[in-house]
Amino acid sequence: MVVPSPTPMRTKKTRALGVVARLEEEGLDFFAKPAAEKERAGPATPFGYGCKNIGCNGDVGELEFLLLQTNPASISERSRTISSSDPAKFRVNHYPAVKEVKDWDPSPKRIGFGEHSDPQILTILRSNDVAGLQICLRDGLWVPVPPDPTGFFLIVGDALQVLTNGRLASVRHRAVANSTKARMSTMYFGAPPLNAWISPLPEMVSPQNPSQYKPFTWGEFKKAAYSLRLGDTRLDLFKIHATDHKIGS
Ligand SMILES: O=C(O)CCC(=O)C(=O)O
Ligand SMILES: [Fe+2]
Repeated sequence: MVVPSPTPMRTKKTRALGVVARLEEEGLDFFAKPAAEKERAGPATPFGYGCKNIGCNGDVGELEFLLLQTNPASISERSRTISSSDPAKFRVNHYPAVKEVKDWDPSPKRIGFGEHSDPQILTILRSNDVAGLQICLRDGLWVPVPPDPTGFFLIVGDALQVLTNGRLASVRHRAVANSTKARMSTMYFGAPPLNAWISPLPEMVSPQNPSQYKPFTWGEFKKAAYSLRLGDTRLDLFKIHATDHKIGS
């Protein structure tokens, strides 16, 4: 019997899911270790293991995480000093399960990762089959994003909002940690090198649609983001207001 060979697309998807399954297994193994052992891979400043503290301005959440650079040498050295000049980041978040069923609460009180937009260009997110991710619509309504362990979610970041001069808006999102099953999500954050300039692409600017943002380097934007709280709208610092256009013209 001749067995038809799988289409390249299918093979790629199967391979990708195999990699994802391994990642999930490794992640769960890591997070199941005793705290003291995990802390040897921390603190997450700039890369490594972190627990509850998100960033350096007092943001906390019901999660632990591994923040890594997408660079195998750096990942293998994560427990030692790691340079932060590489642009792209990779994060595995682990939201421990609530202990008892009576703890379960469908309201977003138990915040795993507080409301924010991602500063980078694009985030590729994947989670296990446990719900938790929510996005904020324009009218302020929070809607859950049903988990799909076989898919990847794309999140527009602040830098892409600037590059498209506001045509694509960075989405405010958060993760609630209400489930009796642990949730694990993996994010790849795509960003340019620190010295890259970010400003609206020429194609996105016209006399009718003037530039909404002052040019800045990714390094400057990161510095601004680190000086603010997670939920602050950091793009406001770089916004050009309608009156600025009138003064300039
Ligand atoms: O864990 C999640 O689903 C979202 C986490 C998140 O938004 C982030 O790490 O930037
Ligand atoms: Fe995020």
